[in-house]
Amino acid sequence: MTLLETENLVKEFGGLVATDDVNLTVEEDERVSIIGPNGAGKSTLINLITRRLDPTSGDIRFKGESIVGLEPHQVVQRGVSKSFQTASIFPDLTVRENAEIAALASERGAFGFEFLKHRDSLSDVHGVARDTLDSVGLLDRADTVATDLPYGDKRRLEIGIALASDPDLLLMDEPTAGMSPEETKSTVELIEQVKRDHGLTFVLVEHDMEIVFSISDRIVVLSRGGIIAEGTPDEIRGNEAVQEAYLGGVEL
Ligand SMILES: Nc1ncnc2c1ncn2[C@@H]1O[C@H](COP(=O)(O)OP(=O)(O)OP(=O)(O)O)[C@@H](O)[C@H]1O
Repeated sequence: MTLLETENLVKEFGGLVATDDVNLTVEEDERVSIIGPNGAGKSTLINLITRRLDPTSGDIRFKGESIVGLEPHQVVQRGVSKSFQTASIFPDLTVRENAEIAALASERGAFGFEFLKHRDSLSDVHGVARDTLDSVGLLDRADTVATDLPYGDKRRLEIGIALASDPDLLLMDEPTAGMSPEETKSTVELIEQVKRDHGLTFVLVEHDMEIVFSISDRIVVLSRGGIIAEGTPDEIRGNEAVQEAYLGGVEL
């Protein structure tokens, strides 16, 4: 089943076409990486999907329904979650509190009076938070104040926060940016484990080609806002247009 589909998606910033007529499909259970040189439009595409940006034209469908009229939190409620890039952690709260807020927010959509009306479901929230922390290996850190976590664990907590809404599709924008080799390795393992345990479909934006080629079922290559190639890691590795787009950049 097609989970996500963009149709002739365009985003212009003034005269600059950051997303150029993109038709992207992501099937259920697929692991798709989006790669491309700096400024190719990767983050813009992710931000369009999460509704942080309005498209200039075109459509985005999730589970067959258009989401371009929705607010960002409504997209989360439909089952799309994004991890990384924007700091989603409340630094002064504990790891457990962060997970609980994520579970609550995904259930209620936003903070407000609803929060108080639904106390009955709070035990659920505690359960969801516990399961989430367990699945990202942070249960024994539950009482630690988030700001005191080592960098790699903060990233784990961010994945946990994204998972607390029990998404069908997880979008990850450069999950290993700024990590040490060990932290990168453990994050890649975590992503693999999360994929296995939660049966998640994910879309990954990543510059680290080793990760991209090891983790993806399919790779989509963007250049100047448009898709210039897509295929399995083996197909992409030998693709001439891709080599050209990266000329002087990353070795594939
Ligand atoms: N809010 C904005 N206003 C104006 N131009 C923007 C805005 N956001 C992105 N752009 C431009 O759109 C183009 C695509 O940017 P985008 O950040 O999506 O690329 P990217 O592939 O994610 O790059 P990187 O790999 O460097 O993160 C760039 O030319 C960028 O300068």
